[in-house]
Amino acid sequence: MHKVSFIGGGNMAAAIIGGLIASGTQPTDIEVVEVNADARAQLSARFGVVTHTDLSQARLHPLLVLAVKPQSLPEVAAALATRLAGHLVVSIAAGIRVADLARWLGGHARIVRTMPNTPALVRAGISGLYASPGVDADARSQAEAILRAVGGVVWVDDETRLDAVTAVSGSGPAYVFYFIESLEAAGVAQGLPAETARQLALQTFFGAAKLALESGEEPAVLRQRVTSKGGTTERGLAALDAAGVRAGIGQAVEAASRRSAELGDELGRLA
Ligand SMILES: NC(=O)C1=CN([C@@H]2O[C@H](COP(=O)(O)OP(=O)(O)OC[C@H]3O[C@@H](n4cnc5c(N)ncnc54)[C@H](O)[C@@H]3O)[C@@H](O)[C@H]2O)C=CC1
Ligand SMILES: O=C(O)[C@@H]1CCC=N1
Repeated sequence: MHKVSFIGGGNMAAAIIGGLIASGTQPTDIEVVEVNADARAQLSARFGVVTHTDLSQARLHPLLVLAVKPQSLPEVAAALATRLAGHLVVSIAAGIRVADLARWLGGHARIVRTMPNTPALVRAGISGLYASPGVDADARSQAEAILRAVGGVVWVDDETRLDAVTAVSGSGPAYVFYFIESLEAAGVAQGLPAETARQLALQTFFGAAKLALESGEEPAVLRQRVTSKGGTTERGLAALDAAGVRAGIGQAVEAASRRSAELGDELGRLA
């Protein structure tokens, strides 16, 4: 793995850095530019990586990961613009389009846009990646190696698909936690101790996802196997349908996808 510089050392950067180190990258081959002193201290203590307060101190390794919030990206990119040569820039910022980032970076073309998710923290993430047609195979495989260190990867060949990836798997862990919280609360409402309800809800999510992954069966088939005619699941699922949960999930993904596109529009208008 090449030496890597991260600009922004928050949640997602820490997750990816953890994965890179676990898969063999030397901590001293990773530098992080992070404005927040607590975040810098945590990164050094946890991973032993090199940290800097601002960009002017950074060496800028050939592989650069932009991991600041989308709203901070125009400013960060402008500060980077004069310092880039053959660098490969990997952006994880939601919504920000390659063409806009390229412009902010002063016409830099070696960019791969990606959308990871927080299970990266436990190396069980999934990331969507997009590169413009002009980005060569070597750059694509370097970007892919970064994200593979924290989970699976899928490539999309149309950048607009990253809005859907963002809505399904980028934001997706939040929907899953919402469902887990709701299942736990419902168990408590039925008289279970909170700890027991949490254990049941969490292991059920983990077990069902593992079963679906390992069996390779259609989720709908696995669902039917749980659902005995005239039994309890049938009643539970009917209540979910009556409450419009499936439609609600569709609306959540649609709203998140729209917001991803909007972020691109809003910030893309900046010079
Ligand atoms: N949290 C998530 O689930 C996911 C987030 N993303 C994207 O990842 C990016 C980072 O998100 P998080 O890690 O959640 O945010 P975060 O807020 O935890 O991390 C951003 C970090 O950047 C630092 N920062 C701000 N301005 C800076 C500057 N000029 N130079 C250096 N550091 C600076 C902040 O102090 C902060 O520690 C965002 O663009 C977000 O859209 C992508 C996938 C999933
Ligand atoms: O909420 C957000 O905007 C970011 C992108 C995907 C997950 N978190």
